[in-house]
Amino acid sequence: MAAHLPRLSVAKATQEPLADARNPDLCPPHTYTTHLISLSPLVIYIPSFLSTSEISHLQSTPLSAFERSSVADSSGAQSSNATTRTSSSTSLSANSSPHVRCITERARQFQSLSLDPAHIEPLQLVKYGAGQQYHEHTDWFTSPSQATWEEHGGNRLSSFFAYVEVSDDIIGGGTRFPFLDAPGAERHGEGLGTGVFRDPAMGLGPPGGPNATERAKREEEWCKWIDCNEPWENGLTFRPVEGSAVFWVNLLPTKGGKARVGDERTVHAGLPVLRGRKMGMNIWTREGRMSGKYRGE
Ligand SMILES: O=C(O)CCC(=O)C(=O)O
Ligand SMILES: [Fe+2]
Repeated sequence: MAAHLPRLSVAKATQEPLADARNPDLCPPHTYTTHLISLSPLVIYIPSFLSTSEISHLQSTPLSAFERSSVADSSGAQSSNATTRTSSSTSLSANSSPHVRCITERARQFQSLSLDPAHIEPLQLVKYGAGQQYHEHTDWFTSPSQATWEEHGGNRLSSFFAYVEVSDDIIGGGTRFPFLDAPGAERHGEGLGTGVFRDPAMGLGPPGGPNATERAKREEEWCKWIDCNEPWENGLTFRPVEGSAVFWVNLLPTKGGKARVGDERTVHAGLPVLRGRKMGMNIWTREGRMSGKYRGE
């Protein structure tokens, strides 16, 4: 006799059914794709990470919810008047709405089906108007007081930065990783690990490979997501594309049971928005479980 299996609610992709805040099984199936950008550090580009209804929901977050963004310095002190980060932000705990619940659940499943949801911080929305930016920084904390195991669940192991709203007239506002190589860039990463499948022989090897024009055409494929007008010496700059997300791993793997350390190659910046506006969203995952206090419970 067939075993009794729990009934699963299967959502229909075409209808984008309403997500249910209490039941992650009721989240609509995801429709994102993934593109590997770098193996070390691991960086993955995810077009359509957010659905259109999630985008509208997040965009309708009231202006009054936003406050000037804060930054933590190396002593762990938080300040919200730093000239290095001039955006405004608000945080959204997973239980604040069905949409947020489902985005959080998607970020969890992307990383590991067995990841405990308590590793994920409340989502953070960040709004930039003209002239606003976030200077080069790492998402992992340099101060141990912001990364305690008991309360914070250690440091930030990974980040998603998703683009929630990008005005049609935007100029600037890309996300730049100065130590990463853009796919197809001339600068060969000395151990930086990017341009994963770039042809290292540059046309040597068996005959019949792509000629320079074909190669250039393929590399142009990236230009919808990566700013190909930026000089490659500046590293890798993602364009702000509504609905897309960039995922990366912030900490180096442990060796011999030692604590993980931050990966300096993950330094990045939210470039100044020169015209228009941008709203982004951070999803940070800690090494361990965060206490309820820090998860907005
Ligand atoms: O605005 C961006 O493009 C990046 C923002 C960012 O890195 C952050 O909020 O930690
Ligand atoms: Fe960041």
